[in-house]
Amino acid sequence: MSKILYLITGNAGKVREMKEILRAPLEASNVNLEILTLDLKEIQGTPDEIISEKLKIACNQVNAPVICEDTCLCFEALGGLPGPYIKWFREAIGTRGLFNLLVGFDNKNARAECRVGYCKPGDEPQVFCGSCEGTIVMPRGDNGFGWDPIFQPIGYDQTFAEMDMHIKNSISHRFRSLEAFKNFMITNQNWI
Ligand SMILES: O=c1nc[nH]c2c1ncn2[C@H]1C[C@H](O)[C@@H](COP(=O)(O)OP(=O)(O)OP(=O)(O)O)O1
Ligand SMILES: [Mg+2]
Repeated sequence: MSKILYLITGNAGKVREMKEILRAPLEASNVNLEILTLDLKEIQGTPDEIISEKLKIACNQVNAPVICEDTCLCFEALGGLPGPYIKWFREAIGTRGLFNLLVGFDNKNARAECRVGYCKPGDEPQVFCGSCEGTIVMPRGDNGFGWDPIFQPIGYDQTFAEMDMHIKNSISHRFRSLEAFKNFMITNQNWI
């Protein structure tokens, strides 16, 4: 009998990418991914504290195996900000405004970080991290979501929003954190 893993997020772009990246490993484990569209409360704190709290709320609310995630975008010139607060910055000033934050700096280096939390009631919560280094550029491209138009990963001449989604999904912060989650599935036969 197949089991259910609940993905809790309010972001349709994440759902699309996570479905694609997790399709094969979940099929192999005979697990169905169900989406629960909820905007989980996000505390003010370090990225690790934020994902731990999100995961705790998600697990208590659903009382079944859940995953959720939190994504940061860190500008080197700004000492790592906006970091986990990127969502609020983008809502306030837009994607182009994020690019404009760095006009006074030569250093356009940025790091996208993704933390995926997995929790099965009664077991230790797990957090898997992945990151992707890049450069902040003038917005280009219509694919993807969020700040994809201004993020050009190192070694590529396209932004995430210009790439085919399969390419983004083979190099992104989200792909890398989910690789760690897949590894956890493989090494723990009874993970769910
Ligand atoms: O790969 C990505 N490419 C571009 N933009 C992205 C990506 N991943 C997250 N984002 C955006 C969404 C949100 O503006 C912020 C992270 O905030 P974050 O709290 O993790 O996402 P969210 O609130 O939209 O969804 P959730 O309900 O899962 O918390 O960066
Ligand atoms: Mg959020």
